[in-house]
Amino acid sequence: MSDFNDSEKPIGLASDHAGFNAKSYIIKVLEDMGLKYKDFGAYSTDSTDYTDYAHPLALAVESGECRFGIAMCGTGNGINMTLNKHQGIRAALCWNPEITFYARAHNNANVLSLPGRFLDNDEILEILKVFLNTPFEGGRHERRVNKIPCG
Ligand SMILES: O=C(CO)[C@H](O)[C@H](O)COP(=O)(O)O
Repeated sequence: MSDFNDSEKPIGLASDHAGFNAKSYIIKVLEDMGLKYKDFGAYSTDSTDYTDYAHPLALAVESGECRFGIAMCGTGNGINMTLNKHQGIRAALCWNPEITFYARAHNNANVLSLPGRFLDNDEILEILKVFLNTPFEGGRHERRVNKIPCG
């Protein structure tokens, strides 16, 4: 299982064509911050299917290969739905810093999902900074998070 704060491990990235530009911006930000990442695709704006990149990212976070993930498609919903089919994934669709804060503090989200077609770079940067810097509060939230997996 992944350790969110283990900076020796890469941050996993995934998008479809509609999230490619947002992912490219995030790669630049992570490089500027000196953070390791692994990009699971897509690698262009050519039309493709978010599922093909979401599943490899989810497996990498579940296995601990990546410490957490950042994923985006046009609305964020398709890639978020796909990621959350994996038992060890808590992917949170976030569109502003406040939602993002609670995704980490209350939900211990291990994937940040973004609506690439609905955020500009300044908004993405603010969301990313909150996601990176907000610890899980634990306590009552840990009890609830532990009850999320089914089957
Ligand atoms: O947001 C998405 C899924 O939730 C996809 O990015 C979106 O549906 C892609 O649309 P199109 O094929 O028309 O570019």
